[in-house]
Amino acid sequence: MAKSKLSENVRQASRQEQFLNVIDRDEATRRFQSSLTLKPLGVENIQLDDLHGRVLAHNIQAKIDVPGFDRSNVDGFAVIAEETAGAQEETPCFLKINNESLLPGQRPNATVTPGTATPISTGGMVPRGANAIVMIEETDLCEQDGVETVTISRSVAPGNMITYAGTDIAQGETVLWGGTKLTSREIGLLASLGQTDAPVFKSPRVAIISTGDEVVAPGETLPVGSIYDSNAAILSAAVKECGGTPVFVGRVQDEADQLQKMINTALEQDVVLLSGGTSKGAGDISYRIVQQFNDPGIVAHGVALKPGKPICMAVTQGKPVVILPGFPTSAIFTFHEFVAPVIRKLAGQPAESRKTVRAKSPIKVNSDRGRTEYLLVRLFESDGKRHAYPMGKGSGSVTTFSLADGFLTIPQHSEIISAGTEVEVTLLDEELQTSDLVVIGSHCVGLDLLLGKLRLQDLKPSIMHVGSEAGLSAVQRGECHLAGVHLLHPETNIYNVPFLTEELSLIKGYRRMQSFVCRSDDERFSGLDGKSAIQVALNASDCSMVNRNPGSGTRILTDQLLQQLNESDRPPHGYAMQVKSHNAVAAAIRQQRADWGIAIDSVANDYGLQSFPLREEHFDFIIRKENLQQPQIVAFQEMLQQPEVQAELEQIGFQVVPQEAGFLVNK
Ligand SMILES: Nc1nc2c(c(=O)[nH]1)N[C@H]1C(S)=C(S)[C@@H](COP(=O)(O)OP(=O)(O)OC[C@H]3O[C@@H](n4cnc5c(N)ncnc54)[C@H](O)[C@@H]3O)O[C@H]1N2
Ligand code: MOO
Repeated sequence: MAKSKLSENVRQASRQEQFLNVIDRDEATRRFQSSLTLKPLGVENIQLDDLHGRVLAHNIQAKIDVPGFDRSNVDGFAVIAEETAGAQEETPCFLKINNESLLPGQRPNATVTPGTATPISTGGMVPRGANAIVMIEETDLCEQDGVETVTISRSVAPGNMITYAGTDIAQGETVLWGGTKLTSREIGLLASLGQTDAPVFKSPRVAIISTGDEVVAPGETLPVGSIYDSNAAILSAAVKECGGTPVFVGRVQDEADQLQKMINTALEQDVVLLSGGTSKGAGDISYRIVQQFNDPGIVAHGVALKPGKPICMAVTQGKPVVILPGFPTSAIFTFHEFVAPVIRKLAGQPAESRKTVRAKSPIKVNSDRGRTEYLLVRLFESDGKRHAYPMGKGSGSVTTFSLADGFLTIPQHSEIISAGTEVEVTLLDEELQTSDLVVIGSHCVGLDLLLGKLRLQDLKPSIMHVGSEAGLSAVQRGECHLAGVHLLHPETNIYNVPFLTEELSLIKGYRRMQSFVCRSDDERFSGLDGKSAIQVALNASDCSMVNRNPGSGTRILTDQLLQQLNESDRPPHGYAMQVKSHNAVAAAIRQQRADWGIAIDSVANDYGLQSFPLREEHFDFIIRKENLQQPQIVAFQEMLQQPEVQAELEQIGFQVVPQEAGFLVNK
């Protein structure tokens, strides 16, 4: 970037205007909706094949009777019911067989007269004269005086086994009501009436634009510092879910002319959605372009809401133009809050009804004062109690929204939800999916492998990564079935077992090699073992570490090793850089933000880094004793004991000791 442009950007960024006009959520909705005409955009006839999910614009009246004729429900004989009176096995009645057999679709010729019967198939048209059908099972054939005759061994009442014309649907009857969202069932009904199409509300066409220099299309190479465009995909699918038709206009760099052109193209559609560039930072140009509209243009920019504060809502040419915040969770959350209700109304779709459930907050939650916070949570049920765990990754994360079950609302003026408080959780899906094996604790790809296999056995495990210590607390409080942990007990130097109590047992898992990790071309460490490498790193100038978060098993090991090896009374350079996973340690080293760290060797391998073994740690599963007999726990233990599963674990870099995997240990 040219020097003058760079300094202009820096100046602009540091002059960043703040959101002075932040308004509350309801006021923002009111301003936005009152600037729009919120009714369906029109009606179109759509063919049956494309009707699924569309909303019927008018009532549908049947133009024909269904069935259109009196129809036999069984294979048998069409008869005059009265003629069968008194018929029994010992004293059957005899009827001459008419000279036709009525298959479905065949128009009868012969009238059934007294003393006669006509063979008829299921779905066949009942002939004139007949008023009942005798099932074939209750008949036999014989010949009487050279005439084919049926013997009937049961008497039947008039109407027996006949569906009369118009009993299913009568001509003129309203069979479907306007406003109905069409599913397979209604589409079947329309077909039964002979309709090839139906009048439905037009689907609003929603233009989608992703902005940002760093945003790359899925499938393309990802330069360092860039991210894949997830907003376009999630918004496009969400638009369909509320009855709109997504029209992806494009991805545009932070370049005003290009964006201006794209917005002009987008305005050919009914709704325009942009994501990114809504803050008032240096590269945030979306709002600057939208700011030019004045019919009325921007109606709200800044809402006292988390996630979603910088959302910008505008109206031009009577069309909604919304800049959603770039952060993935903010983008989709604000879409559901503000945009989805508008698209639904334009599509004639019923408003979304959201269910709520009650749960306990297992931990203390802090919230910003001054913004209504929607805290996305995962719900876990264990022993009939339900707990709402905050997703904990913020609105920049994709998984915060995509893997959450619901959200709880923390009002604008509340700051804290204490641990144990009962909260109301609004569900994101219509129904809450409950799981039968709740695992909370440290993340491990080995554990992912095991849970994936249990899923294939029709179990429904769910997992939350909170670290080993928090996992241990969760299992102690009875919030989960299993806690995956790798906790080194500093005094005994033993993994996991010393943390057991009277109520807790441990299912032995597998082992992982905690290693000193550095870049493969870092010659300062060539040929060393793990501990010597740490010593070299501590004494080298310009050598920075990446540390792990307190509460993680790796942090305990790191501190123990530093206590042994660090002769200086200062923490090593980079000690304060504390990341939350093995992967983040590896990424920091690979991208040269740090030179060394401690992580498991399988992750180091995946990142093309070199690793020197330090200590084999035990990754085990803590469980409350009262849950030991539950079938899903037994299945988990059995799985760990299977030689094929153990081989797979070894293949992805773990060490399995067959005599211990899956076995129980008590304190
Ligand atoms: N100094 C301040 N900085 C920020 C504030 C603030 O009040 N003061 N607000 C923060 C909040 S809250 C949000 S939300 C974000 C919104 O920022 P923008 O809407 O301007 O979005 P960008 O800066 O363009 O991007 C933010 C983030 O999202 C990623 N992104 C963008 N587009 C996509 C996409 N299509 N798919 C996936 N991810 C995307 C982008 O790379 C950035 O990481 O601002 C905070 N900052
Ligand atoms: O709106 Mo931002 O979403 O608070 O993260």
